Amino acid sequence: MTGIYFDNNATTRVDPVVVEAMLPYFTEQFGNPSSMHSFGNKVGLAIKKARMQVQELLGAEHDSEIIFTSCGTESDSTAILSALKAQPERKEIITTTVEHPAILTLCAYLEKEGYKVHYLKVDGKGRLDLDEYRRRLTDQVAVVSAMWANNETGTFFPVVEMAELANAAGAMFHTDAVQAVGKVPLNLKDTKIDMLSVSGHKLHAPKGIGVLYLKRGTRFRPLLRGGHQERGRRAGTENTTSIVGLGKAAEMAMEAMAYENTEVKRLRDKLEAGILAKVPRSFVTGNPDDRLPNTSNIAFEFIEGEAILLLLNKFGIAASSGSACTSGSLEPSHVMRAMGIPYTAAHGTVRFSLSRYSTEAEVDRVIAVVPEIIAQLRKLSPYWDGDGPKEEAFAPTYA
Ligand SMILES: Cc1ncc(COP(=O)(O)O)c(C=O)c1O
Repeated sequence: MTGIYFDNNATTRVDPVVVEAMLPYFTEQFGNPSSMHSFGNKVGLAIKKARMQVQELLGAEHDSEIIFTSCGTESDSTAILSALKAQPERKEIITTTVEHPAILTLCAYLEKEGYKVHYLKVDGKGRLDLDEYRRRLTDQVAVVSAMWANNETGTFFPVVEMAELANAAGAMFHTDAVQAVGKVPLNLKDTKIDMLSVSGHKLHAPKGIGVLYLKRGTRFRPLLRGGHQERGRRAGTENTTSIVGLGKAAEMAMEAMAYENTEVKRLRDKLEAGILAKVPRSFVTGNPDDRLPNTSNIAFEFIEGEAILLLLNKFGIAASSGSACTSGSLEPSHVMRAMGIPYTAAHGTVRFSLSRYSTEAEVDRVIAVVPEIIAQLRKLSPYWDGDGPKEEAFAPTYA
């Protein structure tokens, strides 16, 4: 595929080195790691190595804290359902209004099952109110689940501090770190985080492989029961090739961490500054001072995000829109609504998410193309007149 791929928060390309590491496990190393013979043993050793590579990336204390799953969504579900089953006397959950559907859809289901779910609000920059959190953190709360970094804006939540508060209240703490893992250094052994979700395809490993980190000593109830794989915590024959791939990807992410936080961040900042300087009535959503180094979510007022994406696509540029009608309702994303972004801006948000493959030339090209596209679309916008918005364009913010 040619073109400019700035949609790395949706998924990443599998690194060729990762593919290379995986290949033998499709062919000559095909054994079942549960088998006693050498075919099985060799694969068992490869899984052990991958577990240690992931342990290193997460800064976990022990490799037994790493449970391989099928994806980030499975890790999220396993964590929350396990915490509820392990503490049946506690019937409340705390989460946030801006989580991924992997958490929010599960919580909506759990509400129907009789659990009380507290959804913490965010401010205009996507930040949580920790006082509200403290108020809701009673001895009824079984589990708190808050994402490490938001997938749309990249904004961080103070999960290390939140985990300490949860721990003091006797609640378990889970974080969906699907977007953060591989982009920011983690040191889980020094935190009170009990459970953490990882998704391989966000860090240049294949799709369909994930990890649930489970701190030693955390009470656990498996989602899948059956064989003894993953020490009985996740039954089912291991996805050996993808586990090997994720291990390699974790090792490479460790090596690229500094680059991600300097060079990728520099390119992201250049992209953002270049666009904002050339496009009137555009702004960054989320918290620009505390977010992932690769993510820029820009609102272009008075036009439609989908239209921008279509035109970008014509230029061979892939990005994504915060206004995607995921629920089929044509509503802007729940994250934009939660931040109270005015309707006329929330509809025109575009997320650019870079990776270590992104280049200066790509950034320059996008900076050149975006202002042209926006100007073209604003000519068609009923809310735009010449150089600026019409009076009637100013809609109220969300309640
Ligand atoms: C924050 C977050 N959580 C969970 C997921 C789901 O991960 P997976 O696709 O591996 O199920 C995603 C993927 O977009 C995500 O961005």
